[in-house]
Amino acid sequence: MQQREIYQHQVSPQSYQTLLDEKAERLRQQFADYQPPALQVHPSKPQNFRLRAEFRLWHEADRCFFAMFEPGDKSKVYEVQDFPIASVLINNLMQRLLNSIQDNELLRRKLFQVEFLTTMSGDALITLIYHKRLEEEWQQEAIKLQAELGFPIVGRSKKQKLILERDWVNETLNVDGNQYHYRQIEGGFTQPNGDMNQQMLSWARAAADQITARTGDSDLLELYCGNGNFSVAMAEKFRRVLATEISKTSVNAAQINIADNQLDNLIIARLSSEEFVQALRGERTFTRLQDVDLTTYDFRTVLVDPPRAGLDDESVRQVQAYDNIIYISCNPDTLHANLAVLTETHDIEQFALFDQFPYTHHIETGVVLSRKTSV
Ligand SMILES: C[S@@+](CC[C@H](N)C(=O)[O-])C[C@H]1O[C@@H](n2cnc3c(N)ncnc32)[C@H](O)[C@@H]1O
Repeated sequence: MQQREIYQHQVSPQSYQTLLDEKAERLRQQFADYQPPALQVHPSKPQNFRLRAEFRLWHEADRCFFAMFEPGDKSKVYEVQDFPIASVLINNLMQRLLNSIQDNELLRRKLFQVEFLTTMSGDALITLIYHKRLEEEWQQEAIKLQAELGFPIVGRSKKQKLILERDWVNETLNVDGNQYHYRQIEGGFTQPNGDMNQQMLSWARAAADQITARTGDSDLLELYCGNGNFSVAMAEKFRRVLATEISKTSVNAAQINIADNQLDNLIIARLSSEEFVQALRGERTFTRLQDVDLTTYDFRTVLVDPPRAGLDDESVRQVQAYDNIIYISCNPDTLHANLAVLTETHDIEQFALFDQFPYTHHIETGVVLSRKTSV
């Protein structure tokens, strides 16, 4: 039988620091044309930082194992025995899951992908994805596996999603001595690096303090709010918060998060940013905003956390209408392009790197802008 090469992920504080220094330098150079203030670098933990992981399951003779491919070469398969960048809980569940399904024909046959979602507060969800229809016998075995592992399982196959207990996890984040509670639903966006997420939320809250010291009591507008990750942690800093998001799954989670955190000054509506911009300009009305009187809001600050594509032309012009902008970006190229417009009217006050994705080229950036006094 062919021996598979074992996947080795080199994680060490030294190699981590070298890569982070390179990233920070790359970011400084890319944005030098805007002459931003000194870059604040927020390092990640060098290992066990990822709360999500997904693996192919490879079947060979009478055994199966977690597998990864050589980037760009699907014919080269590595066996993954442990995954040091993932949370301790994911590593623990990987081993226990394999041991349990190895000799269980019903659970193992045609299982081709496994996804783990864990939280800082110790919850987990395991999704098993199959190339077969999931029948009653599978369900009986999966219920036993769920009891054995102590965490919920979701079974997926073409046009099938079987939730045995729940399809979400509970997260509690500790930020500035406060605890914020979040439901995170399978398939919805969540920040992958929990520790870095807490640092980002703390940074955004500190930015809000500086802004409100200038503006006094006013309201926050938020675009691309996901499950309310920022909205919940920012709510106490503003008189009222109005946030929007396109994904139904995330908005459903957000409504639960508003209730669980007992917030009465936060509203989250399901609208694309393009639609919301039309509503703000009075160009269109939406039944999803029928209980919201936009004219009563005093928005002086906007927070945006768009996908990799950044802000579209209309949204960037809308964002420019507010005195203070907190921009979280997962793509420096689109952030750089959007800043060409935003810096016509605003100055960059803060410039930060959050290392959400250690050992990769990906960079998460935070920028705070305020309106130029002369504009
Ligand atoms: C980088 S995530 C940020 C989510 C959230 N701020 C957080 O911290 O978890 C970007 C979010 O934008 C949403 N999104 C993508 N395109 C959108 C659009 N055109 N309008 C509104 N939301 C959109 C995605 O569903 C996703 O939840």
